[in-house]
Amino acid sequence: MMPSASASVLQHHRRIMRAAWQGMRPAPRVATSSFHTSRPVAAMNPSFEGAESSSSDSNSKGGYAALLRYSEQHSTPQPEKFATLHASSVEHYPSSADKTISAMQGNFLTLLMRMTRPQVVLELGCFMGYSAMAMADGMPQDSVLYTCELDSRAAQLARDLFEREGYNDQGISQNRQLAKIELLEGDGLASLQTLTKAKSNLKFDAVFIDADKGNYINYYNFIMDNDLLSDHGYILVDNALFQGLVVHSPSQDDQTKKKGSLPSPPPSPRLDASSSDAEKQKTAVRYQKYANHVDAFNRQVAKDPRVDVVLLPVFDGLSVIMKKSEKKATRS
Ligand SMILES: C[S@@+](CC[C@H](N)C(=O)[O-])C[C@H]1O[C@@H](n2cnc3c(N)ncnc32)[C@H](O)[C@@H]1O
Repeated sequence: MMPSASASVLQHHRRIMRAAWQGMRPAPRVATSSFHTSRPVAAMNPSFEGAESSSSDSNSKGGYAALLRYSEQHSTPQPEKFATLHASSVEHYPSSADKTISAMQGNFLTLLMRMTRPQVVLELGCFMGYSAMAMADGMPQDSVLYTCELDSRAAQLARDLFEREGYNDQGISQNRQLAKIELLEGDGLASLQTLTKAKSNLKFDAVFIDADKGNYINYYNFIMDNDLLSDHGYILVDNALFQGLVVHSPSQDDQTKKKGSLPSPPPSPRLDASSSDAEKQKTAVRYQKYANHVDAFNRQVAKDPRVDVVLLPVFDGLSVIMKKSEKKATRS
């Protein structure tokens, strides 16, 4: 018997929990509801402890799946175009569609843009355009979002999407109501250098960093060292907890680090059942390496006297960074 849509959502969330617990991304799921959760979310949040071991997610006290379902039921659903885009990511990138932010995070970004009304936004890591479209939908109509993507196939698919949905250049002449999205194909840092050279005095009101983890620090340094944030500008950094693996990074104090507890060979969707233990171990090591980059980044930002940062344990970890206010800066 085919599972119902909600049973399949629950199964998927259970897989997410297991995957997050073991430090891996879950297998992608074709969107069957308005909410997909394509990333391990805050499994490391103490409120959710015990959810993994529960035999009945919906009844477990503090069960993560039950809380997530409750949150979904009490949030505004995203427009259908997002579920369609997610399904298209699964079709084009069957083993890595989970790169996109979750529907819940998309909804949050849209609201955040509505609250802060940024005129100029920068995104590093566009993939097929999910988070870009989510942000653009909350931005004022005369605003612009620059989004960078290295993978030319993903960039083309995103460009097609932006054109189809009216976020491209042409939209501007037609009494446009949407923010404009400009896709910069190529390496994010190089694109950023070119863009800022071409447009002097460019300042970003919001930046979303969601590209290669090894370059997080370079994106951040480039923005801060060149004073590219506007007065009220902020930087959002995705995957700041990198599936919980940041706590296993070498920088962590031995007291808090569970010694030798590199996540056990992960049930990666990118490895089939016949994958050898050596392959699984290789993947675990690779993921830990990404997490170590993120950890190094988090440590640098936390020490940077120029900024205030809050690392929120939501989604896969979301850091919110702002320049210190003048008042605070002179006090400290
Ligand atoms: C996690 S995905 C982004 C997901 C997207 N923000 C979303 O939610 O829909 C990261 C993307 O960064 C891209 N990427 C990796 N290295 C990059 C680089 N050096 N410059 C620009 N993009 C890069 C990858 O190709 C991938 O599509």
